[in-house]
Amino acid sequence: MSEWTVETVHLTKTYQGHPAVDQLNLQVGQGSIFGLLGPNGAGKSTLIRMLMGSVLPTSGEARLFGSPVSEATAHLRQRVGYVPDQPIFYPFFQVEELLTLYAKTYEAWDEKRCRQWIDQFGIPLKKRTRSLSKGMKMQLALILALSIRPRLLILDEPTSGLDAVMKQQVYRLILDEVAAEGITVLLATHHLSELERIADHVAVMYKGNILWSRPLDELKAQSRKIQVVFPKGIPPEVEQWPELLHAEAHGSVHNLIVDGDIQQTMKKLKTFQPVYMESLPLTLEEIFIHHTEKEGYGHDFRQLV
Ligand SMILES: Nc1ncnc2c1ncn2[C@@H]1O[C@H](COP(=O)(O)OP(=O)(O)OP(=O)(O)O)[C@@H](O)[C@H]1O
Repeated sequence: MSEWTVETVHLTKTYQGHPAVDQLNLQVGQGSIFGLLGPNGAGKSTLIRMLMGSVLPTSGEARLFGSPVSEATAHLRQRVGYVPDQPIFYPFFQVEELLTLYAKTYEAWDEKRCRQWIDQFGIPLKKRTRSLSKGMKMQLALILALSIRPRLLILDEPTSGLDAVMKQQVYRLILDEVAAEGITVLLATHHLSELERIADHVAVMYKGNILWSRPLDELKAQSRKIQVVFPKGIPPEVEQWPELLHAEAHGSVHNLIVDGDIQQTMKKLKTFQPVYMESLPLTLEEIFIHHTEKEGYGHDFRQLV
């Protein structure tokens, strides 16, 4: 049995000969808030649709809780909450009727908390779902997904169409549920700031594949800016170090953006007897820009920061 809540093995989906998801290997651990970041067209929604079983892979396999999605039982599916990028409900149903339908369909349905959230977000029970605003539809989709008491919550751009206050409420709700219930969250977005607020792991998706996938703490601990003043300018060999993502000079001060074992890098720098040296943290935005620039994808990722 796999230890991963979500796992894909060489997962591929091809449309008219073009791979939307290409030999993708991904692992999401239990209890993680896993952020999947990628520009438009990276393949995030296609990946999620394959996890939900609504799109069949061309090849490879997707697994939930260790079972192939293609063999997932109704029991297992009952515990996967899904908020698509554009929630669609039965348009002529009133919210109240939709809640009744869900309560009858989902065996772990939590009526009490559902009603609390409906009140908290001010969703009008008597309105038909088609006349709800975009933001309310998104909130309703999230409330439904949480009320089934999911073990896994899959969110595709969950805050699109929400104002800043609503976004904050949605994040709070997700974080509270993760803390209280230990659920796993897979969150696809093209907003870096969204991930910085709630994710503990970030994977960067591009052209159907994962460029890198790392715990946020590790990424922040290992990606640093070292400000250094060398006695005679930057030694040429330093510029060739593999851990160096970027270097720029402001007068005699060199800002070295590095990713790796910082202590080890500083030890190596000390051999050049720097006049001054200090290691400083980077924001996730800076880390992200330098990684994608170094790897040659910077242009396609500028929209994300
Ligand atoms: N049903 C489909 N038929 C043909 N091509 C498709 C289909 N669905 C997705 N694609 C293509 O697959 C690629 C990945 O699309 P996908 O929607 O999965 O990306 P995404 O990362 O979710 O993008 P966005 O953030 O814009 O929603 C795109 O080139 C898209 O045009």
